[in-house]
Amino acid sequence: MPFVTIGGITLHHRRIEANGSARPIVFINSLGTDFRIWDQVLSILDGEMPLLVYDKRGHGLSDIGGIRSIDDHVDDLSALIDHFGLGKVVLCGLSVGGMIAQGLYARRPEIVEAMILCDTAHKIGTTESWNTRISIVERDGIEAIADGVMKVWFTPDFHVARAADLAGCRNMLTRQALPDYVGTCMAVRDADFTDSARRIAVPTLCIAGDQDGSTPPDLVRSLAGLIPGARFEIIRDAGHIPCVEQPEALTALIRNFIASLALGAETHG
Ligand SMILES: O=C(O)CC1=CCC(=O)O1
Repeated sequence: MPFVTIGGITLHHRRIEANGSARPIVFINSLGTDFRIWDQVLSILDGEMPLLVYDKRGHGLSDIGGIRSIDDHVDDLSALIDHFGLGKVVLCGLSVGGMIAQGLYARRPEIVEAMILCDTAHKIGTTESWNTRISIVERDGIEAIADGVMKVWFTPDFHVARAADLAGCRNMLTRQALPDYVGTCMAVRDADFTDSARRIAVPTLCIAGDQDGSTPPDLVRSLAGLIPGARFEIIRDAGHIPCVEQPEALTALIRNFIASLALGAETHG
């Protein structure tokens, strides 16, 4: 079964093996999603490099409880990477997943080969905006914000052309566990990676959907501006979750970035 219990916390995951020496890519979800958002990306990359996806705590089929900070999520991710003996990895984090990636890098830079920071930032939202969201979901449940969140996650075209996928993703959001949904909102509210972003010293690719209503392109561009040497790319016709809305375009960027790492290693010895 695709479950591991580490330090008393059971995490749901999926691993895809590959031949060769490519570094594993570890994918980290956004708030309110489980790892199925990466399904199409995984099926395109299947066999090219080792891949690991997991449900962060309080999401999907992983255990619920105890999340209050990005560090709590970093603890789980760090333990999972060690559990599987992955050594050095490429982190690919979406939204809060990108903050978890930045947090892991700040704590354990030696296990991070490179980072793909997708629709994320050094700081997302304001204390006020997160406190408002927390009050609403604590009072009325996640359902109360679901339509608004869908407008941020996906473009108007997606709402029309992919109504079934929209409905499924909405179900995914509303079925996450309230305590850790709230805990992860608190984690994002309290996180500020502005200083640590300036100290990132691994190749980093920052990506934004052109219609992302949560971490718009200018915000992601400003994250890229903080990270020495970081590249910045925009995906057209995408909201906050390009791995669902534009998986081919996202995967092409990931693949090119990974190829450039191999080239860099050859060039620089
Ligand atoms: O769900 C949202 O509103 C968008 C988002 C912010 C942080 C995250 O992970 O997703």
